[in-house]
Amino acid sequence: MNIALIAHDKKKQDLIDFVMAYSEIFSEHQLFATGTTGKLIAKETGLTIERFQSGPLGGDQQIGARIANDEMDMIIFFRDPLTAQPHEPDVSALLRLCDVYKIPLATNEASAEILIRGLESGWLDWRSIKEKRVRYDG
Ligand SMILES: O=C(CO)COP(=O)(O)O
Repeated sequence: MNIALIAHDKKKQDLIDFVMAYSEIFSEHQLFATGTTGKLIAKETGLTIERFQSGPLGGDQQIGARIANDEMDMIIFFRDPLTAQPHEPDVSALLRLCDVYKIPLATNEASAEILIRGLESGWLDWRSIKEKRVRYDG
């Protein structure tokens, strides 16, 4: 599965801790991240992560493009709901695309934990075994 990891600045340590806690599961998947998030997680966990641009420089949009190309299976995005982001439109667009393409999305540890445990238990296998994914056709 292709999993994108994203965290706003005040949530980065939380995401590092989360990925560290479940590193055995994450290590079995292809990991992607926005620039700074990916750099920090890779450094702290030793996991291989393909990095996009930093969020404010277009990283969220690059991940959104992967979703639109049916190339992302799960998004873990620890958002900071208490700090205004200069690239808020990009953030909203990414969340919107998760709904458009029915991509599992977790925006905090509680929901991320359920997704990761579900992933481990095979609840999301349908995404990889389905021959032809359901695409949004308007
Ligand atoms: O801003 C972000 C997501 O909106 C995250 O970007 P960085 O991982 O580069 O800090």
